[in-house]
Amino acid sequence: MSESTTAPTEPGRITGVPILLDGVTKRYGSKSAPAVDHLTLEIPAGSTVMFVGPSGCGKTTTMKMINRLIEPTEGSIVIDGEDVTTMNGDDLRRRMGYVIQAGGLFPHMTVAANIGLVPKMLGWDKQRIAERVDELLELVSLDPDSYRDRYPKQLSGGQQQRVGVARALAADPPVLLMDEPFGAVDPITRQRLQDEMISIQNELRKTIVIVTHDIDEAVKLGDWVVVFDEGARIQQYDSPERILAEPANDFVSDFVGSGAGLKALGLTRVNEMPILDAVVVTPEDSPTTAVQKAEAAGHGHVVVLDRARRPIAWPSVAQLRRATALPTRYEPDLPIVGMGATLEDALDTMLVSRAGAALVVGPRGRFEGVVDIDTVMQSLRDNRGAADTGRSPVGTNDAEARIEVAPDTGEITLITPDQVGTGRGRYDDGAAEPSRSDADEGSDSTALPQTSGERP
Ligand SMILES: Nc1ncnc2c1ncn2[C@@H]1O[C@H](COP(=O)(O)OP(=O)(O)OP(=O)(O)O)[C@@H](O)[C@H]1O
Repeated sequence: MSESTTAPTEPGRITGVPILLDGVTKRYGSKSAPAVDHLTLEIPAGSTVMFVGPSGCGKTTTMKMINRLIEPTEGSIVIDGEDVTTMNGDDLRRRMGYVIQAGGLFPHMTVAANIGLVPKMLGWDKQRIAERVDELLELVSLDPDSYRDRYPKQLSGGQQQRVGVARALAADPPVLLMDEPFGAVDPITRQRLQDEMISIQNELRKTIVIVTHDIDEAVKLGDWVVVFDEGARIQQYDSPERILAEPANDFVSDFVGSGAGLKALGLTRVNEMPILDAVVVTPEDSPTTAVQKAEAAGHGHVVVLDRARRPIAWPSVAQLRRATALPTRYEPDLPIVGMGATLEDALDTMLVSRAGAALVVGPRGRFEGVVDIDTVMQSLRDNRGAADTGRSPVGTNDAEARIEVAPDTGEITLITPDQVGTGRGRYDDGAAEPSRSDADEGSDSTALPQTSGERP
């Protein structure tokens, strides 16, 4: 496992390491049914993997075995190629961030002392700890001067949670484990914390495992989502898009619930869609010129822009024919969406305005083009298409499956009983790979991506 470092990271560079649960079982006491049953699960470096499933299915037990707060009964946990099953648990935990509900802060310690806890244990000097505390407070959007000397009870729930994230990141661990991290805050704060987590992860690219009971949170934050049933039996391990568009079985579709198509709309942003051109005019143009321009382009509307290219109005050709001048006042109900808005937001705006389309604006409200319902619907269909060809990391509860690690490359291959020793090597772009269900049925051997957490 990598040593911790405080060197600033290049944005987008993977700083996480791969995790492999290799045939892991947990039995509590003499109970016959295991809480986790022969779980083999690969968590690619730099990816965010969400554990979801009904209460008691074994999500938390699985996660706590990664930092050995719970000891596996059988199997091993391999982190960055190192079997950590026998290493000292305290040493292991100092090298992994851990975030629990409501932040889990020590109430008698200031924010700075809470965040600096692990660096202090690791023997950092005071100056270095102080600098790190301020850097992390900024990362989680808390002003260091206002917050470093406060006590947890002087913070809101959302702020406590932010400090919890900062504390977990203090020694720059390659792995972050989060147990229902946003469960104790109100929905709006929760959404804000989720958005912040996405931008922090875009910058840091840690390997993050998050336990949640909330499928919406899972599809929003996860590069990959594992849907577990009792005994941590994997029902599906896939991209959020495929969990929504192609649930592997009834269990998953029941868990995802109704409105999966609408949830998919929340995954795509306007800037990922084709944006349509529009005819643009300024208030100084005459209505006749505007009509001529619209007709020449075969458009039914024109967009009137101010000097800073911000939309003022969006009249139709019929309205222009009746007008004596172009509008100069900003129309209050213009359907406008930002480039970063989700398709769900865009659709809301279009439906409310009844325009069937919305004006897209970029930085400083500058007009970029138009997005319409047809484009949104096409994007949904494309998502379904993409769902057929993507590839996923592999997980299985097959007790007979075993893992082979190539000594030179560290490449991992899952070998199932009826096809031993024929690993295919790393995934190549465009290579046809078996779907997860093939692997589950024990009919194939499948290479596991080791270094990239990128979605297909
Ligand atoms: N310390 C323990 N002793 C005995 N049984 C336990 C213990 N901890 C968990 N279990 C049992 O193991 C199973 C899995 O529990 P776990 O907490 O991992 O589930 P979970 O999916 O995280 O559930 P939840 O969403 O309710 O937190 C459950 O049946 C639970 O009752």
